[in-house]
Amino acid sequence: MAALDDLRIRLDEIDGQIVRLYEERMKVCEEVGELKVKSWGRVLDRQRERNKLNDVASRVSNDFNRKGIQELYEQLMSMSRKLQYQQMVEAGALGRLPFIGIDSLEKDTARVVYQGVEGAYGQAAMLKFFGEGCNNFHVRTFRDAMEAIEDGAADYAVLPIENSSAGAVTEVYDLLVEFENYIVGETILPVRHTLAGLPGTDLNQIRRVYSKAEALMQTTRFLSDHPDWEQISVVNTAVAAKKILEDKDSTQAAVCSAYAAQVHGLSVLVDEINDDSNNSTRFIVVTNQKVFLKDASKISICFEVPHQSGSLYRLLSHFIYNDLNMSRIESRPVEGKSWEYRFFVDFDGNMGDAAVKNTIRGLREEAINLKILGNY
Ligand SMILES: O=C(O)C(=O)C[C@]1(C(=O)O)C=C[C@@H](O)C=C1
Repeated sequence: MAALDDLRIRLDEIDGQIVRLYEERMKVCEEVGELKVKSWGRVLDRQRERNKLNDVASRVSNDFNRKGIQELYEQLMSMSRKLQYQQMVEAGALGRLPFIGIDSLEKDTARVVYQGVEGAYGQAAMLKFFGEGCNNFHVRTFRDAMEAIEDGAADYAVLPIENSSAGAVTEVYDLLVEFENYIVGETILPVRHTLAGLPGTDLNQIRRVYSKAEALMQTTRFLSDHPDWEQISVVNTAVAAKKILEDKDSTQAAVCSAYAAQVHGLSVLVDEINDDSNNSTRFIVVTNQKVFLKDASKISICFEVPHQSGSLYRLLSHFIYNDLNMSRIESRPVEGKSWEYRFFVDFDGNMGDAAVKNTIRGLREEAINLKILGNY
């Protein structure tokens, strides 16, 4: 048997040939790219790639190598596509993304909508982002807020998208797909839940607790010490507080913020009852125009993937290749298609960056229903 050193010398020789051939292959792909730029054609040719995979698979001697050569060629062709997307972008074949860069949001004159009633965390987030004196109104549901934006009744909506302990606010993700509204800002609000009731209420009297489902989830540890309390979910924590005041029933309490308790004339019975003391919620600011701040640094997109092995992996490789940092990925079922998913991805970047244009160009060709949700 040959010694290890000898085998490695042979491998080095083979690799030298592979590297040389790889560069030769990429040169030819670059020429193909030039033709595609001239004809403003598509980079991805699925049929050609399928034929190529079949062809190389038919040339090897066993099943193990068949899988291997196909994986290798998938990678090779993905590299040539990435080179060609770059050529397209450099030649201006992508141009600007359909968003207009602006210097700042007109916060002073804006009319803003939030979901819930006075005292809602959404109101606190809105005041944090737009300032105490901002012109605002509230609606009952997230959908109402999206509609108010789409109809032009409000310029901006402030909506929760993610909580640090309960995770995604899935309804808002789905609404971002359904409505032609775009994210232009975000703000993170620390969430401190309290147990609030009518003034003078004793904890022993309580039989029912009202709150938003997520808030009940975020206070599980405290509530599990009171297993006899019935937990009832309502649309918003401030709605829960309002209900306690209106019902005038001291067997009831609400999980809400100290602010909501104060707004609705309740007493804080137990302060800071959230399981995680760093609990915070990220709110997004949405508008009906395709605009982005020129100094924006985060992009949110969503897309569906073909229902095939490796398709998400291949799409995400665009971020790696273009050296973009992905900060979040979330999936939601695609309506009407059982077990198929839409992925929501956040990544660092600005729409003016070549790396971002490159990535979007690749994803637009290779993913299904790509939507840019905003740059903020
Ligand atoms: O044949 C082409 O059109 C190429 O650009 C070459 C190539 C490849 O690498 O083989 C790359 C991308 C296409 O999707 C198909 C094949």
